[in-house]
Amino acid sequence: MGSSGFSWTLPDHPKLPKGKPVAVVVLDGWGEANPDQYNCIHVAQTPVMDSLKNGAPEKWRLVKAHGTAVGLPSDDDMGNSEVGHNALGAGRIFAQGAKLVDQALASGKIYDGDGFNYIKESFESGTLHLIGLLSDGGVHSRLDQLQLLLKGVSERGAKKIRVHILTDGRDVLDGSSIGFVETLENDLLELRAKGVDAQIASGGGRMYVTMDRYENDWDVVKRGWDAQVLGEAPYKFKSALEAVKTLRAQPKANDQYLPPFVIVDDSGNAVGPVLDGDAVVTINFRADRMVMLAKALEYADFDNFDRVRVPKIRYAGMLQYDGELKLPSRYLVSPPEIDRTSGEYLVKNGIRTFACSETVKFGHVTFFWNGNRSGYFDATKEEYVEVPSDSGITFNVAPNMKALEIAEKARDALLSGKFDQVRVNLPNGDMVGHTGDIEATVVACKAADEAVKIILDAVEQVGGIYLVTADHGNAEDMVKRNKSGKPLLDKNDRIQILTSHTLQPVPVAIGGPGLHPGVKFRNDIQTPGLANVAATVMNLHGFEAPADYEQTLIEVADN
Ligand SMILES: O=C(O)[C@@H](CO)OP(=O)(O)O
Ligand SMILES: [Mn+2]
Ligand SMILES: [Mn+2]
Repeated sequence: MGSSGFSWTLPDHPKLPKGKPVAVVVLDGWGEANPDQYNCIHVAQTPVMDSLKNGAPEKWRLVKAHGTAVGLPSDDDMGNSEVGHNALGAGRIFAQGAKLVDQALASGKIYDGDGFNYIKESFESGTLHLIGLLSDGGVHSRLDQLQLLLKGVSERGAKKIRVHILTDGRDVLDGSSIGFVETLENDLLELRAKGVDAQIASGGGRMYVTMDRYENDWDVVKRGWDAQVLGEAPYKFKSALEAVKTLRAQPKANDQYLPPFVIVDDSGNAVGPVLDGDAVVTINFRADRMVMLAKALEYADFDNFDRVRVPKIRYAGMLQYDGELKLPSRYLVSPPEIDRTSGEYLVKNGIRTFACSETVKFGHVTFFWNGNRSGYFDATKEEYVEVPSDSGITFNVAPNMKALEIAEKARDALLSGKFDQVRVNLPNGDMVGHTGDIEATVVACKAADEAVKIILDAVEQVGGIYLVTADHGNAEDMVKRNKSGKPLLDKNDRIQILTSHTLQPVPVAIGGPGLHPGVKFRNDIQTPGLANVAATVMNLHGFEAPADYEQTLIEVADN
């Protein structure tokens, strides 16, 4: 124990034993909703998840996975992987990036910090470039924050501003990019009327340009670099509105995958390449899909693609994206300080931990789980295994993804006897749900269910315990609805496909031969959320959770 009285040692649970292997399974994008034809989980054959739900009522329950329960600004905010896994791993609710940026903009503190003072030095003679996701989805960024920032920087001396947009269609309806570009163009027009030289300079769809994650496909980031920094792209337009309208008119166009474009002047020159002396701000608050670009912008040693030209810039992130790597070193808003996560406690209390997913979700059960921190706490007690994801495809063409391979790794880890906790993320419901392809999402849900079976069978074999949950909803509702829940139709009488996450609660199921027979869910916690899971898992390992953790979901009846 240190002089402050703090100790990493967790007290023994008074009733629950140690030494039972615990499998923690996170189904990504697996919420609970009314059963209808747009609920892919309901439509799919999911006998294992069904049996958990219908088996023992005291061992299956729902928890909140959106809004204030996971640190988002309001209960109108859908859940997402970052805040969901942060809450699952940290056991407490931290005000998340979206909220911290709101507060910093509202108070004006965003303009007082080191990050802003640093980029401000470029305002006199250089250009300020803002790069990020253009939508009001609130998962990675928000349009209203960009609007406030544009106003704030121009009032504080930015004379030349270039915005590099990434169209969404994943956290918002496909096709909404046109409206967002119109809104931004109007704002920039107003700034120009005030004498600020402000324009959109480049763009592209988020999944094809810039916003890759966990190093799945550096080509995505390179396409963005070429357009944003070098001013080179296969498509050139006079305005962003013309760009988005033209590219969307192509067959099978999709906001998530629009090709990269640059805006050119009357002589055909790109209006906004990044040059020596410029400042760059990546406006996304969420980390995973900004880390790769941040590395390209910040690192002197970099060999993931040929940057061709590396301008000498002043770069700041909206937030710092990786606390361990201190990346980027400059940022406008301090990130949530997610400390003392359950992963760190458990490892320090001897729990040997195995974590696994495929590339596109690998950081969810490692980086996000551990409070936006990359790397091991103790390499002698942890093993993180990444199954390579397919790259260059949309996941509706391969909806099984790597669920089987992840489950087999988890099974082998359990059977090896080398681990006390085996933690996985099964991505299917979410990644395929985001494509908006209902048939493929049904296949995806079945694949995830089969993977759960493999893991639960292994738990059975080793006499272990399982906790199966999800990080937020997605596959359980694939249609946009009106307030009374009826599907909304577009002007051609077709249903409006919902590619985004939802506001739905998610299940938590516990069981396995190692579970003490008296364990059941408490019914005295009013509205539990994902943050209550960490204390629960600590209990399943035979420990009491720290006092400031959200309460455990379980109690142990004497019998
Ligand atoms: O793909 C992503 O980046 C988000 C949606 O924007 O999904 P998730 O939070 O499930 O990772
Ligand atoms: Mn997710
Ligand atoms: Mn998702």
